[in-house]
Amino acid sequence: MSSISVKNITKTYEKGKVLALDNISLEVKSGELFGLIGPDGAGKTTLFRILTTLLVADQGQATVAGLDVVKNLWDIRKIVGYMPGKFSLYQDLSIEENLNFFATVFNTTVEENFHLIEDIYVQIEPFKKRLAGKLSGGMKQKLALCCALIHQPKVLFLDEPTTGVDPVSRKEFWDMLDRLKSRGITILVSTPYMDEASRCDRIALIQKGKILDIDTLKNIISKNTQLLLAVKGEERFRLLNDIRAYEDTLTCFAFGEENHVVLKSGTEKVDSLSKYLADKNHKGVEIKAIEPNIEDTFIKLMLESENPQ
Ligand SMILES: Nc1ncnc2c1ncn2[C@@H]1O[C@H](COP(=O)(O)OP(=O)(O)OP(=O)(O)O)[C@@H](O)[C@H]1O
Repeated sequence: MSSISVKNITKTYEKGKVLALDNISLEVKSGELFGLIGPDGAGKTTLFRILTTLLVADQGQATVAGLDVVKNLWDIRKIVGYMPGKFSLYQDLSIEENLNFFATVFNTTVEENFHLIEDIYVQIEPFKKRLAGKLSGGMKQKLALCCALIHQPKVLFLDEPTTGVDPVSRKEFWDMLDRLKSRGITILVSTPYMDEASRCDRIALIQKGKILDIDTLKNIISKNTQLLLAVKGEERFRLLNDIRAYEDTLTCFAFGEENHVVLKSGTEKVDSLSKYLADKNHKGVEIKAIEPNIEDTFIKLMLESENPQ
């Protein structure tokens, strides 16, 4: 059964001048941990606001737990938890006070639903008298999650919960989401970090208000049959620019120490690329065929969406 259903949603800002969501559709199944993955400005926050009834779409329909986001907004507000990317906490209230406030708003108490947040809350409890404004990024994120959970929501919306959080806290956060999922809560989470896709049951890749693909991470990558090369050399930036200028280059992007390169001719003309780089006096060049990752696949889908055949 679908817990979230989005059908042909379009949303513009500034009297239609800014197209934030362009006819998007997706379904999230009940109990699923679903990731909305895309860069800044892709439209993630706009979709969250529509689904949490804070914004109305120009066109299309959406339901959450079977309730229409426009007609049933008050019912939806009772059963969803929303952790916005920014400003969800009262900076001048303590941890304890923030939590009590959110519980009161939903007509419940911290004690009543403590079992849901216990394993998260114990990590911040030693600092419960500290003002939210004085907490580290990881602690703010844990408190915001507790506040979003305190009324026992059926569906949880988490907008970029790990942005600006250190790698250890990011991992801990995803472990917490796994535990919430095992309690049957449906979770829609957005992130600009492609590596977090592996923590989701399914993902939607989103860019400039358009969904590029929806599937499991494995399936999305396996559909990418592009022949990909990793090219390394001593002068990283000159190498990148020279490969981009090469006539047979379709795409070339830097990934750490390497450049990931797709040639128009596939991998047949690797020797020609090698000769071209030698002629340009590049030293220590290594070229090898590699399997694409999610970032390579995102770039491919993005370019295809921008230049439809
Ligand atoms: N209130 C607004 N007025 C005008 N344009 C807006 C408004 N809110 C968002 N936009 C624009 O709509 C597009 C989608 O923005 P949105 O915030 O939904 O994306 P996002 O993926 O959440 O990115 P970010 O992480 O930067 O918030 C962007 O081009 C953004 O500049």
